[in-house]
Amino acid sequence: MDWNSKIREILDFPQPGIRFKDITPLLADGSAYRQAIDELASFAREVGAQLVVGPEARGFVVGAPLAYALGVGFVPVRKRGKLPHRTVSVEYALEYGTDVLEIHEDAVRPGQRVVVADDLLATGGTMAATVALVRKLGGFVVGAAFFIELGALGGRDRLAGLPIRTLIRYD
Ligand SMILES: O=P(O)(O)OC[C@H]1O[C@H](OP(=O)(O)OP(=O)(O)O)[C@H](O)[C@@H]1O
Ligand SMILES: Nc1ncnc2[nH]cnc12
Repeated sequence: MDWNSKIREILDFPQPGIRFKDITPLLADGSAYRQAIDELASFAREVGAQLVVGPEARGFVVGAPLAYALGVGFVPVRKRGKLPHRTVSVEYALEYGTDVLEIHEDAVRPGQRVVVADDLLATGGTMAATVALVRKLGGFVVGAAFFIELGALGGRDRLAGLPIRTLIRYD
């Protein structure tokens, strides 16, 4: 699959200097979307995923179908104040700002094998925070799956030691 042809670049969104990778063309193409999820599902099976955790919002369009393909549960990580039950939280930085991410305190069982999933790995701040939340609950993060990696931003270094699968990398 020519993944690059399914990803649109928007310059200076949401801030000047950002080259925004827009995955909506990939999502709109049913066979490309299915193939993307199937490739990440192969990886998640290899690492023995028992649960998928994905951060709001684009992590939901990767993580939820990935969980469905695997036949395991999906747990949302959300921005501050959105989850209704008791939460644990962590502050994080991303390519264009800082925020707080939260997870329900009972969302992961201790020792459960978790794959974390998102559309894009940039600085790794979002995914490092997601991994930290899973570990706070006692989960065992066995891998991280993304459609896109922006290699120049060094996100891989923030996830040191974790098996990572991405469909396409931009340097
Ligand atoms: O590796 P990082 O530097 O953390 O950047 C990657 C994150 O940034 C984007 O999410 P964003 O916070 O823009 O939220 P959205 O998914 O709600 O659009 C993207 O979907 C990743 O979650
Ligand atoms: N360049 C980028 N494109 C799309 N989403 C992003 N999240 C962080 N950096 C991004």
